[in-house]
Amino acid sequence: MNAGSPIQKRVEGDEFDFVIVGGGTAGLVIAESHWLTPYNCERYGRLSRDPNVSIAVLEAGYDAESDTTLVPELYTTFIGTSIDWKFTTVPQTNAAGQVISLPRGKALGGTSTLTLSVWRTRASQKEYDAWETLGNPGWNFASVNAHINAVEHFHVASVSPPNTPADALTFEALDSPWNHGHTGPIQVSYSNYWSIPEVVIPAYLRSLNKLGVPRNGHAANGDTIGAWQAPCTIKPHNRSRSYAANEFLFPYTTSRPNLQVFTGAYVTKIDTKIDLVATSGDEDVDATAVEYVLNDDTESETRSVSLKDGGKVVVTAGKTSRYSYISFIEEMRLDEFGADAVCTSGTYQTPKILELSGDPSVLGAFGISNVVDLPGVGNNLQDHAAILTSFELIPSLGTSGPLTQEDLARNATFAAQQWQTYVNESQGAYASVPGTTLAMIPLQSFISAATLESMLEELDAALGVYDGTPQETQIALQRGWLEDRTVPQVELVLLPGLMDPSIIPDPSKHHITIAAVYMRPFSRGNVHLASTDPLALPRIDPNYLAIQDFEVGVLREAVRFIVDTLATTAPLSSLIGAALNPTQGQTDAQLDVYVKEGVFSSWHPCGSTSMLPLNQGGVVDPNLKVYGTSNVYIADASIIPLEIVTHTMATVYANAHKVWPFPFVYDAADILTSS
Ligand SMILES: Cc1cc2nc3c(=O)[nH]c(=O)nc-3n(C[C@H](O)[C@H](O)[C@H](O)COP(=O)(O)OP(=O)(O)OC[C@H]3O[C@@H](n4cnc5c(N)ncnc54)[C@H](O)[C@@H]3O)c2cc1C
Repeated sequence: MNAGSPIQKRVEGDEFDFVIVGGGTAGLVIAESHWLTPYNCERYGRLSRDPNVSIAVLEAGYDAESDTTLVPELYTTFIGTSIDWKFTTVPQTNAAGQVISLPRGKALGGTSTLTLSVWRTRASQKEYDAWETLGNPGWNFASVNAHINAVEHFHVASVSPPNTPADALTFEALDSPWNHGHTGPIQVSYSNYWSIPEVVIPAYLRSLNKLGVPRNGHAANGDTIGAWQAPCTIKPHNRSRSYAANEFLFPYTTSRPNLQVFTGAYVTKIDTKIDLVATSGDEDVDATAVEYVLNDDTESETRSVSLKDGGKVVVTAGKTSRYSYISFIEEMRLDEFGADAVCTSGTYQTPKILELSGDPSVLGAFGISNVVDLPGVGNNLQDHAAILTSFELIPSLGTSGPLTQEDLARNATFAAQQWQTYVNESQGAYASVPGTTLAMIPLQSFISAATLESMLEELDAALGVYDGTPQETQIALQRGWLEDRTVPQVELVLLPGLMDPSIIPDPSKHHITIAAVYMRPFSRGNVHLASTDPLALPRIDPNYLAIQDFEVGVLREAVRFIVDTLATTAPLSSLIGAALNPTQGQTDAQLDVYVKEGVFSSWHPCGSTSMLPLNQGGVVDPNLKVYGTSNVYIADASIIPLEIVTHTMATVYANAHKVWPFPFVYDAADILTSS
């Protein structure tokens, strides 16, 4: 059942200057293009702010705020709900055949509606500068960071109620305000309900510190090594989620008639002017219309949103569906592919995720012609891969003391009290985000020199598979960073309670989970069309741990470090009752199995339509224009060419903010001198 209804609906034949496909994290920034910031100037966005420019946003999902079945507490991620596309991987050969869940947001605001709300903000300087090195002038730390600043309104914990100076001091909620933006629409503040027994966080940070992981009070300035408390996308005044829809769209829905938002609008194709058969490849392809299936409770029909002369199509539909909008031009017709069935269902269907690939071996299987030959489409997919370690805390930190986040699920009285506190005061466990204590570390922080040396030898042999491939340049670049202790490779995340379903917890005890996340994989996956049915899910193969010995080894050594070293180092050791899974002292072989059977996505996929030169498998140029087209752009997380060691939301907002408006195509020299 479609719980929302279209915000606006136009009659067939309406024309727009810009059609934004996907009203998600990036799409709504582009539609609104907040520009009242010190970092902005005429070159930057004013899309719907200009009444002479007409914009259509086509979003397959709906307005999640209109759905009363979705409980709005912050600590929920909405994974698995009606606003989750619920993708899965194909069985992962190198991860014990696991089929791994890949949630994504299907609503206005896209995945920003679904996230854990952690504003992990920037990656390290060298990581963004690498985008420029790889062939994207103007894309570097200075420019991306300026745009993160532009969308951000950071609230300093020590002076921003309901946080207190104690929060800042005790829990390290003290990132330097000088490195943040203070006038943007996305509200960024700290949790203030510390979801773990309170002594644990400072002890954890002190033990990490003893082991050579420094505290980092300037994690947003390009140096991300160390441990700190991440702020969150929380509005401090009412402790609610600050996300793309409620910051970039809802304030403007009535005041800007030129901004038309269609929900339940499931895009199936982009039409082109040219005859595909006649295309020689010498001439850019012009998009003329976007076709979509409108899904709502009352009707099923196909509408078309035309482009005025010179209009642009902006594809921001997530990591997989975007491809279709190019590959299947002229070929992917609803009448041919049974779309009527979907249109009559009255529900939000399984996402139509269509792949656009210039790779004839993919398209040929479906008898689909190629409009633009872009072999990079769907390839170069990268994602963060995580593994959990689980601990029981000592009895004196058990449920005879203060209750914690963990007790919400097992103590109905406590949960009811916290709910009242949230409803009446916007405070308590439901008004904060758990698990914001993070550390970013290089391999040298947890792998001995001798072990690392032999792992790197194995890696170098394995990386031969990239010789002569489009990825060769980026692989060499990221290989170099393994020797550089200023570039992190692994994230540690401290979480309340247990997330490992294989453990039956002692109800009188409290627990913690420490996740290790392998942040910059050498594996490259792919996402491709799985069927000629435009409503079928794509085939997603992140190819986790494909560079087996090294990648399994990194997670194995990270788990060993957490369980055998960190948890046994004072003062944290004095609070740990037992390592539950894995237990201490496991062999390499045991930990390798543990990693392969337990690895999962930490939800930051990128790269599948990379911003790279064509000969490196690029799909978009530095203006985010799709190669070989005159007016089709991609602006979401898929354009990130090399996985970043951070959570991706802030960078996605920034990239979308940076590139707009397209007619003011940036001048690289101008950007370089102004940033
Ligand atoms: C569970 C989860 C938790 C996360 N937590 C964090 C976090 O705490 N911090 C952080 O920094 N990052 C987090 N991330 C990552 C971050 O949210 C994403 O990187 C970012 O939101 C991606 O933005 P996007 O614009 O690329 O895609 P999206 O925001 O997903 O937008 C794509 C939009 O296109 C729509 N769409 C798709 N197909 C079609 C179609 N055919 N027609 C019309 N519309 C279509 C979708 O419904 C969606 O609204 C998390 C991700 C997940 C999955």
